Amino acid sequence: MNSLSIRTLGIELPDDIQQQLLSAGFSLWQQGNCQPWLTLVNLSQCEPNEVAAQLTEYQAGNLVALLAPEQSELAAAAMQAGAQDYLLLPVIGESLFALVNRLRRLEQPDTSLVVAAAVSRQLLMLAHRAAATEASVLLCGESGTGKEPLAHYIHRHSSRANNAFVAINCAAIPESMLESVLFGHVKGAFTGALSDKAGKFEQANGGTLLLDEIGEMPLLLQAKLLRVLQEREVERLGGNQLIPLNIRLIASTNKDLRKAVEMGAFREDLFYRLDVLPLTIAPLRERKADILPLAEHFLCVYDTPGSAAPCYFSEPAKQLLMAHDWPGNVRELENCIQRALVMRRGQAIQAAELGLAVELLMSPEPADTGDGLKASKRQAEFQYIVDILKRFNGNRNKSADALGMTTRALRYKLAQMRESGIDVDQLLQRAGQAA
Ligand SMILES: Nc1ncnc2c1ncn2[C@@H]1O[C@H](COP(=O)(O)OP(=O)(O)OP(=O)(O)O)[C@@H](O)[C@H]1O
Repeated sequence: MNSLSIRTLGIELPDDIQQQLLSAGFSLWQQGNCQPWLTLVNLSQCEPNEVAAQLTEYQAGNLVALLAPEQSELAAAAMQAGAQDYLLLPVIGESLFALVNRLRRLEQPDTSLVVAAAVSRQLLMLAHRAAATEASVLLCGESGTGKEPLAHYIHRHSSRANNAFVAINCAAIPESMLESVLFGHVKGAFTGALSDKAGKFEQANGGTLLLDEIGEMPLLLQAKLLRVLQEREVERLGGNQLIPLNIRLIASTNKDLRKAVEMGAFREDLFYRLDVLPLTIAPLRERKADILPLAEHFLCVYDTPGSAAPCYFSEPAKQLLMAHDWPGNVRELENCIQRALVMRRGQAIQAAELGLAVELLMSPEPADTGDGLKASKRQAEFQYIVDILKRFNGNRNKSADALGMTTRALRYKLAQMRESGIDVDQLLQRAGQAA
């Protein structure tokens, strides 16, 4: 049987580690063997500007950078240059094995998350690192980029996997109710509190709590949340008993929390408590290599189960999927595929059936925008918004949802459209008359 081989460049592993690797079934790569499974590159002698060049030479298999402790700030550059991960020197058996296990787990299929782009694979690796710790995680990314599935992934790959994963969207719950939803209440704590109720903190005890859209949490509750995180105990509203908590907190946001701190809308002390392990999910337009694998994934998920003749994308449809900007990110792509499955007339999904190919009924943008490609993209985006608004009879909330954006973001887009001379209301009225 072929064992997984490990190559080292610029360093020899201590004998005891080599022995441990051999007894765990790995082999040490030798010249002439086929591609190594893992390459450890010693960068301790490298100048910062040489890191990328050193790593790009060895892109086969998993690539891990070895850095001197004083070079730890080069970790991000190493990962950007293609390293999956990094280790600080000297190599210690324990951290090497933890790394090897992370890499192996990554290779085991967990098909819930589709990752193809290099940035996404690196993010998943960081998520594995985060999962192995108890630290709070802050997930940042535009709406619809997949913060919730990533949070769930971290939970599933953590030691808490057999306990609860509880998610709560701080923006979706009225301010007046958020406190009791989070902290629970005792009977009679307020009008309508007819019985004792555990809050989300208690429900997540032993497991993971995801506070989605944490940036929307009112300042007063932020103070209470900070206290819970410091004291690791919670008291139900109206209660007098402190309940010990053992939770891992993951917070997510599509806002720039640092800016919110500067503007006084978010507590600085809470920000630093949450920002222990920040993970940023790139917008879909910046990780194009994910688009088609995600589209295929959603096709599998939403195609008629057991269908004898599975659907596929025509070449022009693929091109259109790749060309679109996806302002609503993965959520918009998911909606698009669901819609295409309804609209399709044959097995091959055509570009026009994606709902992205648009009849350009807008007046062209003013010539002074210069860049023609940019202008036509913008036009296509505006047309898409109008199409969705038509479908939902102008309902802003439903349309925003289908577009994968907040209602506020949609209003902003509509204002932009008005500014560029597009009378959205008139277009909708015309569509209503035609129907
Ligand atoms: N990498 C992925 N693989 C598979 N599905 C994904 C992936 N990323 C996102 N999705 C799916 O895309 C949809 C949108 O993701 P999600 O709702 O988690 O976005 P979000 O970043 O939490 O958005 P919001 O900030 O609006 O809450 C979900 O149905 C999610 O399952």
